[in-house]
Amino acid sequence: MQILRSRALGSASSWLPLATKLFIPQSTASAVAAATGVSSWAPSPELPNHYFPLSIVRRRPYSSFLRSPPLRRRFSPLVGMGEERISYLSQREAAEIDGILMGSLGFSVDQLMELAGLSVASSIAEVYSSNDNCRILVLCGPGNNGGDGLVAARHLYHFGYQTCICYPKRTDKPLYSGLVTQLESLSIPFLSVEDLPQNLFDKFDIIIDAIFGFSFHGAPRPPFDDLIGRIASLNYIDIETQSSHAVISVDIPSGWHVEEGDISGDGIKPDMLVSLTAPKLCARKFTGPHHFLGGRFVPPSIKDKFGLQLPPYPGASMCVRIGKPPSVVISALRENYVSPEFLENEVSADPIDQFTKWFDEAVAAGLREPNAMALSTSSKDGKISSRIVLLKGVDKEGFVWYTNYGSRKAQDLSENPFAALLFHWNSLNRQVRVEGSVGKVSFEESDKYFHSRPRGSQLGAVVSKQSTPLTGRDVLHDAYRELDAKYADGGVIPKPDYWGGYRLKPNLVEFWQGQTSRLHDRIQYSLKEVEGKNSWHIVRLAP
Ligand SMILES: NC(=O)C1=CN([C@@H]2O[C@H](COP(=O)(O)OP(=O)(O)OC[C@H]3O[C@@H](n4cnc5c(N)ncnc54)[C@H](OP(=O)(O)O)[C@@H]3O)[C@@H](O)[C@H]2O)[C@@H](O)CC1
Ligand SMILES: Cc1cc2nc3c(=O)[nH]c(=O)nc-3n(C[C@H](O)[C@H](O)[C@H](O)COP(=O)(O)O)c2cc1C
Ligand SMILES: Cc1ncc(COP(=O)(O)O)c(C=O)c1O
Ligand SMILES: [K+]
Repeated sequence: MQILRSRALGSASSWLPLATKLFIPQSTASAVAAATGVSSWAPSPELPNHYFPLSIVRRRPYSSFLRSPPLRRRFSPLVGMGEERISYLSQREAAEIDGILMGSLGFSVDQLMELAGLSVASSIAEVYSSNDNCRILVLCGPGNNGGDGLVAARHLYHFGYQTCICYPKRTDKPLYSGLVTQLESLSIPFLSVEDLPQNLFDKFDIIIDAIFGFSFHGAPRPPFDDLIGRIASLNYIDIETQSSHAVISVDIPSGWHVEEGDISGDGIKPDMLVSLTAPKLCARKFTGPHHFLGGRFVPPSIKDKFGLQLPPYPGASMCVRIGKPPSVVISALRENYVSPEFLENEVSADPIDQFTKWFDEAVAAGLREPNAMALSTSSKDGKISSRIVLLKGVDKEGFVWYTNYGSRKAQDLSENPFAALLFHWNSLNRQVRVEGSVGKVSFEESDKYFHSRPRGSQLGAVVSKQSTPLTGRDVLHDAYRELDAKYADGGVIPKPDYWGGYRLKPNLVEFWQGQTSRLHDRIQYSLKEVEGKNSWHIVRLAP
């Protein structure tokens, strides 16, 4: 198999915009809670105009969500903690904006509710996996906040969550009866308050609080007082079972004063708040780990009129994280690998065939740079070093990569021509280890590959005396510009003799497939000489 440019690898071009996420398993939830507690990133009431720093969420390709355990929390890493600030709205401003949107700006309530509900569902999907039958209860109140909950429930159903609804005080306006009909047509169960367990987490993993929004006033009346009390009394993390649950509030944590927040101190403490249009003043008191903004419909005229500073939504996203994502306890970061069994009777007799099969699967899964591999070399006095290089070809002769023949790795290989390669295909729970002897590829092969590279990379390879000290970036850039000018006529850039390929001929290859309880599959091929003939010997190793 000849691997040409990694960008030519089919699915690498099918990236969806942005996205990198740190996956954190169930068992980390308690650690996360401990780490986040009352966090240092809670918004400061002293800030003028109730501003709050914001961050931008990156997204990643869908292919990387191939595998997710139940209620795995997906934390979006901070990409740019800018100095930007975000505005908070008073109850009066929220109602006024509502009025303008649905008055002079020509929106219908149906439209805004659809976008709001979609934002809520999208925010949830950003953090909580739908895999393994995540059960969601949506508690819907009598107003538009409840309507947002009904819309979110429909989207969550389509996203693959198991959704139930409790909607005790219905209105018979066509908008609401339509939403109910849509949900009933999906066979989403509607439960009465009496049907619900006293401990809501007995039957549900996620509770969505869509009871009251910005028009809430006074003290909650029945039956919502009881429902809010049940949410507030929930023990979010069951230390014994290490299972995690979450409460997500839509726009306002129900029962909280819209501006003052949780006045009594014993109200709902949601894990996630999805503010709509713009956060309301009470959101300054939100200390949970996930604050998102949704409602991507605010036009510039409203932003100008109210002096709103809102974070940019990334790409085509319906939501954006506000504030810092939670920190994690490194020792608690842990995955449970769930994979099909990898058995002796299904492996190829030759490790290169097996490697090619796994490599093709890594490409098909859309992994980014599946040809990136760690190369470990050793100097003559046994000092080992590792670095990533790109695999550029593999066949029965071995594994090929290209580099600088004056680099540290090249020095090592001249002293000790043995090396190890390591591939880690994380989202497939796979690792491949390769060991063997290394030699340079022929001049012709290196030359051909060198001239297949983009012109800039050819120039870069010429000007970089890899692994030697530089006094600054400008040295490289000056040399690059000079060379660029020299070959401005588009003439062939000769491959320098200090640049070329290496080929590792394997004598040991091991395929590792992650399994539950750390009982992984390890199939090792080693080259054995039997009666003067080399052949591959296959054994299973203990994990
Ligand atoms: N651009 C926007 O702004 C958008 C806003 N959207 C959404 O709309 C939400 C605001 O909706 P909303 O105005 O319908 O108010 P909300 O709070 O859901 O409910 C009011 C109901 O609750 C009742 N009620 C009040 N207090 C009570 C109490 N103590 N105990 C019991 N009941 C009480 C009240 O009854 P009343 O007191 O009037 O008799 C009424 O029936 C907003 O937060 C956001 O989620 C998005 O859909 C689209 C874009
Ligand atoms: C994803 C990735 C791919 C890389 N590919 C190569 C490569 O194919 N060849 C190479 O010489 N360096 C490559 N590098 C840079 C090496 O990791 C390393 O910095 C460089 O080769 C110098 O290593 P040395 O000083 O140990 O010789 C790559 C780095 C990364 C992160
Ligand atoms: C220093 C260096 N050399 C070579 C390569 C391989 O690049 P190409 O795919 O253009 O051959 C890389 C890739 O990152 C690199 O960083
Ligand atoms: K709410």
